Amino acid sequence: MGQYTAVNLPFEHNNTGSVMVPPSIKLTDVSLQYNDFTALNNVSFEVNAGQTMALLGHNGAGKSSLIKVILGLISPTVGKAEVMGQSAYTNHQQNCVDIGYLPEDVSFYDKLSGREVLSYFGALKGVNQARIESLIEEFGLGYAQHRQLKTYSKGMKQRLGVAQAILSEPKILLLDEPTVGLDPQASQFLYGKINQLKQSGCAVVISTHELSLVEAHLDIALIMAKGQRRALGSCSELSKASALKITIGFSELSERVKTNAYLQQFYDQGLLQFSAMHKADIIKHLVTQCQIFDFEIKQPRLEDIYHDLMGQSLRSPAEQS
Ligand SMILES: Nc1ncnc2c1ncn2[C@@H]1O[C@H](COP(=O)(O)OP(=O)(O)OP(=O)(O)O)[C@@H](O)[C@H]1O
Repeated sequence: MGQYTAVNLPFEHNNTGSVMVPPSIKLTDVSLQYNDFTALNNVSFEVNAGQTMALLGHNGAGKSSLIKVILGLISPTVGKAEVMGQSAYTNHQQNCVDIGYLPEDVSFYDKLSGREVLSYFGALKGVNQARIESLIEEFGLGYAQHRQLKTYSKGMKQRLGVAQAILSEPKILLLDEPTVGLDPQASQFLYGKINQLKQSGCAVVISTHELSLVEAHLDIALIMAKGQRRALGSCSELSKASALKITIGFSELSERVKTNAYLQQFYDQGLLQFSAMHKADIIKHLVTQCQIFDFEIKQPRLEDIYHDLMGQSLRSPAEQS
């Protein structure tokens, strides 16, 4: 990887004269063959600046392959992969757009110290020493910075890998299973860092199986199954697409709920249960007609939505084919 070069990226002007910024990541009808095996089948999506997309799917669904296509490490067999409006493959060759990347199973040369690893990547990306030092401290690696990596625990190596990925404050950040091996505090810290990068316009893709961790931080989720796009959207859009119900519970159930002509149809065992399309009307009835203000709304969790949209709970990839 060489130093990143300044180039004119293909930003267009619309007819009002304002600049149209292309999506940070855009895949159009991408298919990928490994010999005769189809790893990706007609996948399209966009991630804009300042957005986080969670990449979800079963083992072997094609998530890591998708990340490699965005990085330009592999060219799609069919379709187009673009970063900031230009071919991902060309970007990989010319290093025009700085992309931070944490691979699955990150590993570095284990005779180097943590500090040497960050200094090496820092030199490639033109990052100053102060940034390296502050990341070493923030990621809790100060005490071990001069030790060889062979003495690091799995979680310490993972922290170093994440620090390496965000070192240059990239405009695109691709994280493959970033929270594997991280303790809960380190995971929260990582998501805090990702949110800071988002504020500065970074587009983030996180491939993960830890749905409860990513749920609060994603803007959109792409659910993959057997190399295909199964669903794409925000949590509330995915919830609407699923058959799952929203529920409303009460600290003290009032007769006014049970006897309300409209609410009765949704009432079951002390709860109101309904699909997303009824939510606004139900809340309106509770507040304006029943004068009830003390209730708790429970949206389906991402994990439940995922299982519902996948149409099964836990089956192995072999069983799914
Ligand atoms: N270089 C390769 N040659 C042949 N097949 C490959 C290659 N890389 C990946 N595959 C296959 O492509 C499919 C998708 O693999 P990929 O690593 O993208 O899945 P994934 O969704 O990241 O899985 P996991 O959650 O287990 O990491 C798998 O069936 C895998 O065996």
